[in-house]
Amino acid sequence: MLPLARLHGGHFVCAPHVLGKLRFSSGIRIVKWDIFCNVVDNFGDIGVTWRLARQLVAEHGQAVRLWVDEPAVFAPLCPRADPEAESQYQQGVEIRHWRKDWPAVEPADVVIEAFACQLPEPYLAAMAARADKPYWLNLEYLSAEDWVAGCHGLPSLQPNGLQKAFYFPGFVEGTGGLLREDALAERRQLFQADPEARRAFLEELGVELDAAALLISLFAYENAALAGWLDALATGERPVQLLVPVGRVLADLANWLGEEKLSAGECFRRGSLAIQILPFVSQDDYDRILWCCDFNAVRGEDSFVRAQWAGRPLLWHIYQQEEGAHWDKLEAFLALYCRDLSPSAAAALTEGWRAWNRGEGMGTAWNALLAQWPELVLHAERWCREQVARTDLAAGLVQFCTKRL
Ligand SMILES: Cc1cn([C@H]2C[C@H](O)[C@@H](COP(=O)(O)OP(=O)(O)O[C@H]3O[C@@H](C)[C@H](O)[C@@H](O)[C@H]3O)O2)c(=O)[nH]c1=O
Repeated sequence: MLPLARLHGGHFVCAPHVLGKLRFSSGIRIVKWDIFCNVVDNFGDIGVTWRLARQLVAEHGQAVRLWVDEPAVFAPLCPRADPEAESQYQQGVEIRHWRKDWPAVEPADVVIEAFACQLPEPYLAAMAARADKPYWLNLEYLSAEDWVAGCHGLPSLQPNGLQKAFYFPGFVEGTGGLLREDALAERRQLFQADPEARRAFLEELGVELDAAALLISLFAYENAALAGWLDALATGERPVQLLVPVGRVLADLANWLGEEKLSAGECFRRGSLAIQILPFVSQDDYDRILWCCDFNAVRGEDSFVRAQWAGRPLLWHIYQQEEGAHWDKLEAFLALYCRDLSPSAAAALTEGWRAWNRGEGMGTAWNALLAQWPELVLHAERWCREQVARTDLAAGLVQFCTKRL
Protein backbone atom coordinates (compact mmCIF):
# COMPACT_ATOMS: atom_id res chain seq x y z
CA MET A 1 0.00 0.00 0.00
CA LEU A 2 1.18 3.52 -0.76
CA PRO A 3 2.20 5.74 2.12
CA LEU A 4 -0.50 8.37 2.46
CA ALA A 5 1.63 10.80 4.35
CA ARG A 6 5.34 11.23 4.83
CA LEU A 7 7.16 13.10 7.51
CA HIS A 8 9.20 15.83 5.95
CA GLY A 9 11.26 18.15 8.16
CA GLY A 10 8.89 17.50 11.06
CA HIS A 11 5.79 18.16 8.88
CA PHE A 12 3.38 15.75 7.34
CA VAL A 13 2.97 16.02 3.62
CA CYS A 14 0.43 14.04 1.65
CA ALA A 15 1.53 13.14 -1.85
CA PRO A 16 -0.98 14.72 -4.30
CA HIS A 17 -1.24 11.54 -6.37
CA VAL A 18 -2.25 9.73 -3.21
CA LEU A 19 -4.66 12.42 -2.08
CA GLY A 20 -6.46 12.18 -5.41
CA LYS A 21 -7.28 8.54 -4.68
CA LEU A 22 -8.79 9.14 -1.28
CA ARG A 23 -12.48 9.26 -0.56
CA PHE A 24 -12.96 12.08 1.93
CA SER A 25 -15.92 12.49 4.20
CA SER A 26 -17.66 15.65 3.02
CA GLY A 27 -16.62 18.87 4.71
CA ILE A 28 -13.76 17.25 6.60
CA ARG A 29 -10.31 18.63 6.01
CA ILE A 30 -7.11 16.71 6.44
CA VAL A 31 -5.47 17.17 9.76
CA LYS A 32 -2.47 15.57 11.36
CA TRP A 33 -2.95 13.21 14.24
CA ASP A 34 -0.53 11.85 16.79
CA ILE A 35 -1.85 8.82 18.65
CA PHE A 36 0.14 7.64 21.66
CA CYS A 37 -0.06 4.05 22.80
CA ASN A 38 1.59 2.76 25.92
CA VAL A 39 1.28 -1.01 25.89
CA VAL A 40 0.20 -1.86 29.42
CA ASP A 41 -0.12 -5.57 28.70
CA ASN A 42 -1.57 -7.95 26.13
CA PHE A 43 -2.80 -6.68 22.76
CA GLY A 44 -5.78 -4.46 23.51
CA ASP A 45 -4.04 -1.09 23.80
CA ILE A 46 -2.24 -1.40 20.50
CA GLY A 47 -5.14 -3.35 18.98
CA VAL A 48 -7.52 -0.44 19.50
CA THR A 49 -5.10 2.34 18.52
CA TRP A 50 -3.88 0.53 15.40
CA ARG A 51 -7.44 -0.09 14.28
CA LEU A 52 -8.36 3.55 14.87
CA ALA A 53 -5.22 4.87 13.16
CA ARG A 54 -5.68 2.87 9.98
CA GLN A 55 -9.35 3.78 9.78
CA LEU A 56 -8.59 7.49 10.15
CA VAL A 57 -6.21 7.18 7.22
CA ALA A 58 -8.22 4.87 4.99
CA GLU A 59 -11.69 6.32 5.48
CA HIS A 60 -11.13 9.92 6.53
CA GLY A 61 -7.94 10.84 4.68
CA GLN A 62 -6.19 11.94 7.86
CA ALA A 63 -2.41 11.88 8.32
CA VAL A 64 -1.68 9.71 11.33
CA ARG A 65 1.42 8.94 13.34
CA LEU A 66 1.00 6.13 15.84
CA TRP A 67 3.58 6.14 18.64
CA VAL A 68 3.92 2.78 20.32
CA ASP A 69 6.36 2.03 23.11
CA GLU A 70 6.48 -1.73 22.36
CA PRO A 71 6.54 -2.29 18.60
CA ALA A 72 7.12 -6.00 19.25
CA VAL A 73 3.53 -6.24 20.56
CA PHE A 74 2.25 -4.49 17.44
CA ALA A 75 3.92 -6.90 15.01
CA PRO A 76 1.64 -9.94 15.61
CA LEU A 77 -1.44 -7.83 14.77
CA CYS A 78 0.14 -6.64 11.56
CA PRO A 79 2.45 -9.43 10.34
CA ARG A 80 4.08 -7.17 7.71
CA ALA A 81 5.37 -4.82 10.41
CA ASP A 82 9.04 -4.75 11.34
CA PRO A 83 9.26 -4.95 15.14
CA GLU A 84 12.78 -3.43 15.02
CA ALA A 85 11.94 -0.36 12.93
CA GLU A 86 12.12 3.10 14.48
CA SER A 87 9.70 4.37 11.87
CA GLN A 88 7.67 2.56 9.23
CA TYR A 89 4.50 2.96 7.17
CA GLN A 90 1.86 0.30 7.46
CA GLN A 91 -1.42 0.72 5.62
CA GLY A 92 -0.74 4.45 5.32
CA VAL A 93 -0.13 4.93 9.05
CA GLU A 94 3.27 6.11 10.17
CA ILE A 95 4.26 3.83 13.03
CA ARG A 96 6.91 5.30 15.31
CA HIS A 97 8.77 3.58 18.11
CA TRP A 98 7.96 5.71 21.18
CA ARG A 99 11.22 5.78 23.09
CA LYS A 100 11.99 7.47 26.40
CA ASP A 101 14.61 9.43 24.52
CA TRP A 102 12.10 11.73 22.79
CA PRO A 103 12.91 13.28 19.37
CA ALA A 104 12.02 16.92 18.67
CA VAL A 105 8.89 16.67 16.53
CA GLU A 106 6.21 19.18 15.74
CA PRO A 107 2.99 18.18 17.52
CA ALA A 108 0.04 17.25 15.35
CA ASP A 109 -3.30 19.11 15.16
CA VAL A 110 -5.04 16.39 17.11
CA VAL A 111 -3.23 14.52 19.86
CA ILE A 112 -4.71 11.36 21.33
CA GLU A 113 -3.35 9.80 24.46
CA ALA A 114 -4.86 6.35 24.53
CA PHE A 115 -6.12 5.04 27.83
CA ALA A 116 -4.66 7.92 29.86
CA CYS A 117 -1.06 7.23 28.93
CA GLN A 118 1.42 9.94 29.95
CA LEU A 119 2.64 12.07 27.02
CA PRO A 120 6.37 12.92 26.91
CA GLU A 121 7.14 16.21 28.74
CA PRO A 122 8.96 17.83 25.77
CA TYR A 123 6.01 16.98 23.54
CA LEU A 124 3.59 18.58 26.02
CA ALA A 125 5.76 21.70 26.08
CA ALA A 126 5.79 21.79 22.28
CA MET A 127 1.99 21.44 22.24
CA ALA A 128 1.63 24.40 24.59
CA ALA A 129 4.06 26.45 22.49
CA ARG A 130 2.18 25.93 19.21
CA ALA A 131 0.41 29.06 17.90
CA ASP A 132 -2.83 27.21 17.12
CA LYS A 133 -3.15 24.84 19.99
CA PRO A 134 -3.53 21.14 19.21
CA TYR A 135 -6.74 19.47 20.12
CA TRP A 136 -5.95 17.00 22.90
CA LEU A 137 -8.03 13.97 23.72
CA ASN A 138 -7.85 11.07 26.07
CA LEU A 139 -9.39 8.00 24.46
CA GLU A 140 -10.92 6.02 27.29
CA TYR A 141 -11.64 2.32 27.79
CA LEU A 142 -14.95 0.93 26.64
CA SER A 143 -17.71 0.56 29.18
CA ALA A 144 -21.50 0.20 29.11
CA GLU A 145 -21.89 1.81 32.52
CA ASP A 146 -24.51 4.57 32.85
CA TRP A 147 -22.10 7.33 33.83
CA VAL A 148 -20.19 7.09 30.52
CA ALA A 149 -22.61 9.21 28.46
CA GLY A 150 -22.42 11.96 31.10
CA CYS A 151 -18.63 12.10 30.92
CA HIS A 152 -18.13 11.66 27.18
CA GLY A 153 -16.67 14.77 25.55
CA LEU A 154 -16.10 16.67 28.79
CA PRO A 155 -13.25 19.15 28.57
CA SER A 156 -10.68 19.63 31.29
CA LEU A 157 -8.23 22.53 31.53
CA GLN A 158 -4.66 21.30 32.00
CA PRO A 159 -1.84 22.96 34.00
CA ASN A 160 -0.07 23.94 30.74
CA GLY A 161 -3.11 25.93 29.61
CA LEU A 162 -4.29 23.37 27.06
CA GLN A 163 -7.75 21.85 27.03
CA LYS A 164 -8.04 18.10 27.10
CA ALA A 165 -11.30 16.29 26.32
CA PHE A 166 -12.35 12.81 27.35
CA TYR A 167 -13.58 10.61 24.57
CA PHE A 168 -15.55 7.58 25.71
CA PRO A 169 -16.46 4.71 23.40
CA GLY A 170 -19.83 3.21 24.15
CA PHE A 171 -22.95 1.38 23.08
CA VAL A 172 -25.59 4.06 23.57
CA GLU A 173 -26.54 7.54 22.39
CA GLY A 174 -24.36 10.24 23.87
CA THR A 175 -21.18 8.13 23.89
CA GLY A 176 -18.37 7.99 21.33
CA GLY A 177 -19.56 4.76 19.67
CA LEU A 178 -17.57 1.68 18.68
CA LEU A 179 -14.73 1.15 16.23
CA ARG A 180 -16.28 -0.19 13.06
CA GLU A 181 -14.87 0.05 9.55
CA ASP A 182 -16.90 1.17 6.56
CA ALA A 183 -19.22 -1.55 5.20
CA LEU A 184 -17.97 -4.03 7.78
CA ALA A 185 -21.44 -5.50 8.36
CA GLU A 186 -21.99 -5.95 4.62
CA ARG A 187 -18.59 -7.61 4.15
CA ARG A 188 -19.25 -9.90 7.08
CA GLN A 189 -22.70 -10.87 5.84
CA LEU A 190 -21.41 -11.61 2.34
CA PHE A 191 -18.68 -13.81 3.80
CA GLN A 192 -21.10 -15.65 6.07
CA ALA A 193 -23.49 -16.24 3.18
CA ASP A 194 -20.72 -17.91 1.17
CA PRO A 195 -19.90 -21.40 2.55
CA GLU A 196 -17.10 -21.79 0.00
CA ALA A 197 -15.36 -18.61 1.19
CA ARG A 198 -15.60 -19.88 4.77
CA ARG A 199 -14.26 -23.30 3.87
CA ALA A 200 -11.39 -21.87 1.81
CA PHE A 201 -10.39 -19.39 4.50
CA LEU A 202 -10.35 -22.06 7.20
CA GLU A 203 -8.42 -24.37 4.93
CA GLU A 204 -5.71 -21.71 4.60
CA LEU A 205 -5.45 -21.87 8.37
CA GLY A 206 -5.16 -25.63 8.21
CA VAL A 207 -8.68 -26.20 9.57
CA GLU A 208 -10.76 -28.92 8.00
CA LEU A 209 -14.39 -28.18 8.73
CA ASP A 210 -16.63 -30.83 10.21
CA ALA A 211 -20.00 -29.81 8.74
CA ALA A 212 -21.94 -31.39 11.60
CA ALA A 213 -19.97 -29.66 14.35
CA LEU A 214 -20.57 -26.42 16.18
CA LEU A 215 -17.56 -24.23 15.45
CA ILE A 216 -16.26 -22.26 18.44
CA SER A 217 -13.30 -19.91 18.83
CA LEU A 218 -11.59 -19.41 22.17
CA PHE A 219 -9.55 -16.33 23.06
CA ALA A 220 -9.34 -15.83 26.81
CA TYR A 221 -7.08 -15.20 29.78
CA GLU A 222 -6.14 -17.99 32.18
CA ASN A 223 -9.49 -19.33 33.35
CA ALA A 224 -10.30 -21.94 36.00
CA ALA A 225 -13.74 -22.42 34.43
CA LEU A 226 -12.23 -23.82 31.24
CA ALA A 227 -11.97 -27.44 32.41
CA GLY A 228 -15.69 -27.58 33.29
CA TRP A 229 -16.63 -26.14 29.93
CA LEU A 230 -14.38 -28.56 28.03
CA ASP A 231 -15.84 -31.49 30.01
CA ALA A 232 -19.32 -30.39 28.94
CA LEU A 233 -18.23 -30.02 25.30
CA ALA A 234 -16.48 -33.39 25.26
CA THR A 235 -19.47 -35.23 26.71
CA GLY A 236 -22.14 -33.29 24.82
CA GLU A 237 -24.32 -34.83 22.11
CA ARG A 238 -23.35 -32.38 19.41
CA PRO A 239 -19.84 -32.51 17.97
CA VAL A 240 -17.84 -29.35 18.62
CA GLN A 241 -14.79 -28.02 16.80
CA LEU A 242 -12.85 -25.64 19.01
CA LEU A 243 -10.28 -23.25 17.49
CA VAL A 244 -7.82 -21.77 19.95
CA PRO A 245 -5.36 -19.09 18.82
CA VAL A 246 -2.09 -19.23 20.74
CA GLY A 247 -2.30 -17.11 23.85
CA ARG A 248 -2.75 -17.04 27.60
CA VAL A 249 -5.46 -19.71 27.83
CA LEU A 250 -3.19 -22.40 26.37
CA ALA A 251 -1.70 -23.43 29.71
CA ASP A 252 -5.15 -24.30 31.11
CA LEU A 253 -6.00 -26.10 27.91
CA ALA A 254 -2.74 -28.08 28.00
CA ASN A 255 -3.50 -29.03 31.58
CA TRP A 256 -6.93 -30.34 30.68
CA LEU A 257 -5.53 -32.26 27.72
CA GLY A 258 -2.71 -33.68 29.84
CA GLU A 259 -0.11 -32.15 27.53
CA GLU A 260 3.00 -30.31 28.59
CA LYS A 261 2.91 -27.58 25.99
CA LEU A 262 0.76 -26.69 23.02
CA SER A 263 1.68 -25.03 19.77
CA ALA A 264 -0.04 -23.80 16.62
CA GLY A 265 -1.15 -26.54 14.25
CA GLU A 266 -1.69 -29.23 16.90
CA CYS A 267 -5.02 -31.08 16.94
CA PHE A 268 -6.67 -33.18 19.66
CA ARG A 269 -9.89 -35.10 20.14
CA ARG A 270 -11.70 -35.86 23.38
CA GLY A 271 -15.16 -37.40 22.96
CA SER A 272 -17.37 -35.03 20.98
CA LEU A 273 -14.75 -32.31 21.11
CA ALA A 274 -12.08 -31.66 18.46
CA ILE A 275 -9.53 -29.00 19.39
CA GLN A 276 -7.13 -27.22 17.09
CA ILE A 277 -4.49 -24.68 18.06
CA LEU A 278 -4.26 -21.79 15.62
CA PRO A 279 -1.47 -19.31 15.03
CA PHE A 280 -2.04 -15.71 16.09
CA VAL A 281 -3.19 -14.02 12.87
CA SER A 282 -3.60 -10.45 11.62
CA GLN A 283 -6.55 -8.42 12.92
CA ASP A 284 -8.41 -8.83 9.63
CA ASP A 285 -7.94 -12.58 9.59
CA TYR A 286 -8.99 -12.77 13.22
CA ASP A 287 -12.23 -11.04 12.17
CA ARG A 288 -12.76 -13.75 9.60
CA ILE A 289 -12.21 -16.47 12.21
CA LEU A 290 -14.94 -14.84 14.30
CA TRP A 291 -17.24 -14.65 11.26
CA CYS A 292 -16.67 -18.36 10.57
CA CYS A 293 -17.60 -19.51 14.06
CA ASP A 294 -21.00 -20.22 15.56
CA PHE A 295 -19.86 -19.03 18.98
CA ASN A 296 -16.91 -16.88 19.99
CA ALA A 297 -15.24 -16.65 23.38
CA VAL A 298 -13.40 -13.32 23.44
CA ARG A 299 -11.73 -11.07 25.99
CA GLY A 300 -10.50 -7.56 26.84
CA GLU A 301 -11.93 -4.84 24.64
CA ASP A 302 -11.21 -5.07 20.94
CA SER A 303 -11.93 -8.77 20.36
CA PHE A 304 -15.09 -8.30 22.46
CA VAL A 305 -16.32 -5.66 20.01
CA ARG A 306 -15.24 -7.67 16.97
CA ALA A 307 -17.26 -10.67 18.17
CA GLN A 308 -20.31 -8.41 18.33
CA TRP A 309 -19.69 -7.39 14.72
CA ALA A 310 -19.60 -11.10 13.83
CA GLY A 311 -23.31 -11.24 14.67
CA ARG A 312 -22.96 -14.53 16.53
CA PRO A 313 -23.47 -15.43 20.21
CA LEU A 314 -20.42 -14.67 22.31
CA LEU A 315 -18.82 -15.17 25.70
CA TRP A 316 -16.80 -12.33 27.21
CA HIS A 317 -13.81 -12.86 29.47
CA ILE A 318 -13.48 -9.38 30.90
CA TYR A 319 -10.11 -7.89 31.82
CA GLN A 320 -9.86 -8.13 35.60
CA GLN A 321 -9.40 -4.89 37.51
CA GLU A 322 -8.37 -4.18 41.04
CA GLU A 323 -11.03 -4.48 43.70
CA GLY A 324 -13.35 -6.23 41.29
CA ALA A 325 -14.23 -3.02 39.40
CA HIS A 326 -14.71 -5.11 36.26
CA TRP A 327 -17.86 -6.71 37.67
CA ASP A 328 -19.77 -3.42 37.36
CA LYS A 329 -18.65 -3.21 33.75
CA LEU A 330 -19.71 -6.78 33.07
CA GLU A 331 -23.12 -6.34 34.68
CA ALA A 332 -23.71 -3.03 32.88
CA PHE A 333 -23.08 -4.65 29.51
CA LEU A 334 -25.20 -7.68 30.36
CA ALA A 335 -28.12 -5.45 31.39
CA LEU A 336 -27.93 -3.64 28.06
CA TYR A 337 -27.35 -6.69 25.88
CA CYS A 338 -30.08 -8.75 27.55
CA ARG A 339 -32.72 -5.99 27.47
CA ASP A 340 -34.63 -7.52 24.56
CA LEU A 341 -34.09 -11.17 25.41
CA SER A 342 -36.75 -13.41 26.96
CA PRO A 343 -36.22 -13.89 30.72
CA SER A 344 -35.01 -17.47 30.24
CA ALA A 345 -32.47 -16.58 27.51
CA ALA A 346 -31.29 -13.56 29.49
CA ALA A 347 -30.83 -15.72 32.60
CA ALA A 348 -28.86 -18.37 30.69
CA LEU A 349 -26.58 -15.83 29.04
CA THR A 350 -26.03 -13.89 32.24
CA GLU A 351 -25.21 -17.00 34.22
CA GLY A 352 -22.85 -18.22 31.48
CA TRP A 353 -20.89 -14.98 31.46
CA ARG A 354 -20.81 -14.79 35.25
CA ALA A 355 -19.62 -18.40 35.54
CA TRP A 356 -16.86 -17.83 32.97
CA ASN A 357 -15.63 -14.73 34.78
CA ARG A 358 -16.03 -16.26 38.24
CA GLY A 359 -13.95 -19.24 37.15
CA GLU A 360 -16.47 -21.98 37.94
CA GLY A 361 -19.74 -23.55 36.89
CA MET A 362 -19.26 -23.27 33.14
CA GLY A 363 -20.36 -26.86 32.39
CA THR A 364 -23.88 -26.37 33.76
CA ALA A 365 -24.02 -22.85 32.36
CA TRP A 366 -23.10 -24.09 28.87
CA ASN A 367 -25.91 -26.65 28.80
CA ALA A 368 -28.36 -23.92 29.87
CA LEU A 369 -27.06 -21.71 27.06
CA LEU A 370 -27.55 -24.49 24.52
CA ALA A 371 -31.19 -24.73 25.59
CA GLN A 372 -31.66 -21.08 24.52
CA TRP A 373 -29.55 -21.34 21.37
CA PRO A 374 -32.03 -20.27 18.63
CA GLU A 375 -32.98 -17.11 20.50
CA LEU A 376 -29.36 -16.23 21.28
CA VAL A 377 -28.44 -16.61 17.60
CA LEU A 378 -31.23 -14.29 16.45
CA HIS A 379 -30.42 -11.82 19.17
CA ALA A 380 -26.73 -11.58 18.28
CA GLU A 381 -27.60 -10.47 14.74
CA ARG A 382 -30.26 -8.05 15.99
CA TRP A 383 -27.84 -6.52 18.52
CA CYS A 384 -25.23 -6.12 15.81
CA ARG A 385 -27.71 -4.37 13.50
CA GLU A 386 -28.74 -2.03 16.30
CA GLN A 387 -25.12 -1.06 16.95
CA VAL A 388 -24.30 -0.70 13.25
CA ALA A 389 -27.02 1.95 12.99
CA ARG A 390 -24.95 4.22 15.25
CA THR A 391 -22.06 6.47 14.19
CA ASP A 392 -18.78 4.59 14.41
CA LEU A 393 -16.03 5.80 16.72
CA ALA A 394 -13.59 7.05 14.08
CA ALA A 395 -16.26 9.04 12.21
CA GLY A 396 -17.55 10.44 15.51
CA LEU A 397 -14.06 11.41 16.55
CA VAL A 398 -13.36 13.20 13.27
CA GLN A 399 -16.64 15.13 13.58
CA PHE A 400 -15.91 15.92 17.22
CA CYS A 401 -12.46 17.32 16.38
CA THR A 402 -13.27 19.16 13.17
CA LYS A 403 -15.96 21.13 15.00
CA ARG A 404 -13.23 22.43 17.26
CA LEU A 405 -10.25 22.91 14.96
C1 LIG B 1 -6.48 -13.97 18.88
C2 LIG B 1 -6.11 -12.78 18.03
C3 LIG B 1 -6.37 -11.51 18.45
N1 LIG B 1 -6.05 -10.46 17.67
C4 LIG B 1 -6.28 -9.07 18.13
C5 LIG B 1 -7.69 -8.64 18.29
C6 LIG B 1 -7.50 -7.45 19.23
O1 LIG B 1 -7.17 -6.31 18.47
C7 LIG B 1 -6.32 -7.87 20.09
C8 LIG B 1 -6.72 -8.34 21.46
O2 LIG B 1 -7.15 -7.27 22.23
P1 LIG B 1 -8.34 -7.37 23.26
O3 LIG B 1 -9.40 -8.17 22.70
O4 LIG B 1 -8.69 -5.98 23.69
O5 LIG B 1 -7.77 -8.21 24.49
P2 LIG B 1 -6.38 -8.12 25.33
O6 LIG B 1 -6.61 -8.83 26.58
O7 LIG B 1 -5.28 -8.60 24.50
O8 LIG B 1 -6.17 -6.63 25.58
C9 LIG B 1 -6.50 -5.73 26.56
O9 LIG B 1 -7.67 -5.59 27.13
C10 LIG B 1 -7.88 -4.29 27.64
C11 LIG B 1 -9.26 -4.16 28.19
C12 LIG B 1 -6.81 -3.98 28.63
O10 LIG B 1 -6.98 -2.77 29.17
C13 LIG B 1 -5.50 -4.00 27.93
O11 LIG B 1 -4.46 -3.60 28.77
C14 LIG B 1 -5.30 -5.36 27.37
O12 LIG B 1 -5.11 -6.30 28.39
O13 LIG B 1 -5.67 -8.92 19.40
C15 LIG B 1 -5.45 -10.65 16.43
O14 LIG B 1 -5.18 -9.67 15.71
N2 LIG B 1 -5.17 -11.91 16.02
C16 LIG B 1 -5.47 -13.00 16.77
O15 LIG B 1 -5.19 -14.15 16.33
